Amino acid sequence: MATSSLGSSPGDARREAVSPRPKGRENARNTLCRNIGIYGHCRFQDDTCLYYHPPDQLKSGKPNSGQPYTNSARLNVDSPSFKPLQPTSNGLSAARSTISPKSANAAPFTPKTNPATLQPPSSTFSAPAQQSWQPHYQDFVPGGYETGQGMSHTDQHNATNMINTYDAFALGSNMGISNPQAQPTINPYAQDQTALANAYYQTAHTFAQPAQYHNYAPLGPHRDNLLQYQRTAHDLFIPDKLREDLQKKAEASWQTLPNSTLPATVDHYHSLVPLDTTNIRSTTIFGYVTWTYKAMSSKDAKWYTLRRLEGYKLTNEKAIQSHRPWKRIDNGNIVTVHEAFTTRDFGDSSLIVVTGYHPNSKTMSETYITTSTTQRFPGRQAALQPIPEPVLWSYIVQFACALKTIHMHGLAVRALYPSKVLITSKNRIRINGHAILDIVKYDAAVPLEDQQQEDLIQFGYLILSITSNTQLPSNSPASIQKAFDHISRVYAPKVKDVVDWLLNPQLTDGAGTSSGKSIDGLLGYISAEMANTLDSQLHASDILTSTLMGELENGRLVRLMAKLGLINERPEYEHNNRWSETGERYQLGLFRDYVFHAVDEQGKPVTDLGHIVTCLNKLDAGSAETVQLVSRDEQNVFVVSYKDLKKGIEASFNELSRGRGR
Ligand SMILES: Nc1ncnc2c1ncn2[C@@H]1O[C@H](COP(=O)(O)OP(=O)(O)OP(=O)(O)O)[C@@H](O)[C@H]1O
Repeated sequence: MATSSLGSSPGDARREAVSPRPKGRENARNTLCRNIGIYGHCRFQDDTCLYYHPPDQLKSGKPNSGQPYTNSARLNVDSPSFKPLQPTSNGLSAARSTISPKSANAAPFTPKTNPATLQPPSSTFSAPAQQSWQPHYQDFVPGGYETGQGMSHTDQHNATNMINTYDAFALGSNMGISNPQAQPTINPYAQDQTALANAYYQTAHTFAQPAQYHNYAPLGPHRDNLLQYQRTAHDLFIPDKLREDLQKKAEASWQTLPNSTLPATVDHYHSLVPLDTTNIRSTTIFGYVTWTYKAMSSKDAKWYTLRRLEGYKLTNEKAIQSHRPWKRIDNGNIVTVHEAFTTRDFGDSSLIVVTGYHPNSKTMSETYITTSTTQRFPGRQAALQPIPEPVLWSYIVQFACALKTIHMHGLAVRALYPSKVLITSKNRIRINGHAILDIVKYDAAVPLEDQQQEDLIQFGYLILSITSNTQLPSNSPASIQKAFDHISRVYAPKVKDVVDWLLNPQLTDGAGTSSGKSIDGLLGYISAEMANTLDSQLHASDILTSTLMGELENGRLVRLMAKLGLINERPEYEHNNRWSETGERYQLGLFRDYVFHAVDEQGKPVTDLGHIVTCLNKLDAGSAETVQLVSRDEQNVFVVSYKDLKKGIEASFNELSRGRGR
């Protein structure tokens, strides 16, 4: 930048004191520096570089005679202005063509992961659009160690055992791997992060702050202050609660467990992460200690849930086949069963049942019976909210529909307990304990009809359990009576009638023949509630559809802005008749100014999102409406329709895509 034309000012005096200005022709831009042999932004006088270059940069190896450059870290009026480098004949910029020999010899980048195995990205990724965004869960990486990705299982195991300081993170005992030295652990992936924070926050400097959801908090003015036709920016985007929910699901899906002591692969599943958040291991339901893991399949790179029954030995080949009829079941209230196999990957003989993965879901038991408070402080019952009656009816209807599908296919759930029902999103349940007892109890041939009758009884107890916040059936008849009293007190009589009907033993005639109580009878009885549930589902679906519409618009507008950004101001095409500033591109540049750089009467920037969205919508629609575009020097005025601007964008973008701009 030529400085001679600047008038003297106190600032000039300061600059002189730092770096005395030489006399003669000065040149600070893209001149070949003979000292270092490249075009640089050095400071020149009569083509002599005045900068101080360290000896290792110099072509000759001798220090240059120029004055030491004492003020290089600061930007001042002498700083060379930025100018993109000119393309060279081979299409590479000058900067690229002068890669130092050191860089040229650098080893090529090779991802650490095994390309044959599809790996999930680490959970420490950061969202591109918002720099302050952080995942809710952050992998803990002990100092000096990288994440476990790419390490063999043995390496990961050794690494974990070597670091005594971090024993608390060796999750072996919590994950079904017998590790006698491991301390009782708190699962870092527990939904309740308070316990984890209390335990580790002081020492673990890498502990992740929760995601910055407050960045999206709705700001005023609220709707009450606005006229009916006015909108706030938040009206244009996805509701905060929904976005947060979806983000949490995405974070839960991408969560990984570095330094894991779990097997690196189980059959074709890898990246196992335990889903059990408690240390309580019960064998009541399946007769075996069970573990639940999230894992990715290397066949299709999708997440699945592996339920492992520890110590299961297959005695009858046909038993494992009994999961197959479940693969045909396709119902929105039943978790899909994918496959079942036995494995020795865990160091014992285990049965693995692979089902669909529903990130960030909770069991009914976790939601309505065992809260995080009761897990952390056994014996202390947390204040649990009663289930509102419409929600309870919605649950009953969903269970009934799921049972209808299952019974219709000649199957039975056999494990309909609150801990085996997932709540996967708002008021949405999915039965999760099916198929396992068919394998485990294959030899104990119980007639299907009895199994289905048992389903209805378990269904009745399940309603009693979730409404009274107690695990039922229990050995104490008093608690069942208490639960009935509670239901009669809080809900409409019809709820109690339904539970009565479900819990009543199967009716038999005098000859001992069954009278055929079936799920169809229940469906008929609750048809009015089914209609209500259907209606509220349709409303929920309408809301989601309109949210999707909003996002759809956003997607369109982003694509449009991307095209505009690609076309406007392409300095590398300047030699080509200043491509981006001629023809229709000139108008597009002015349109960009009109949309984004508008100023009001006082010359203040207009930051009206509505103006931007309206203009871009009209552009996207190719409206016949005209817009007046004024050049920056106010010498040219164009009256042009959005339709013509749209044509201009398409033509210019196509030209760019074909590489014609050059
Ligand atoms: N298919 C699934 N998708 C996502 N999460 C699941 C899935 N199945 C289970 N989970 C999660 O795994 C955790 C453990 O599930 P599990 O069925 O073992 O319940 P549990 O309460 O541990 O029961 P139990 O005491 O009988 O072992 C729960 O938090 C549950 O939300």
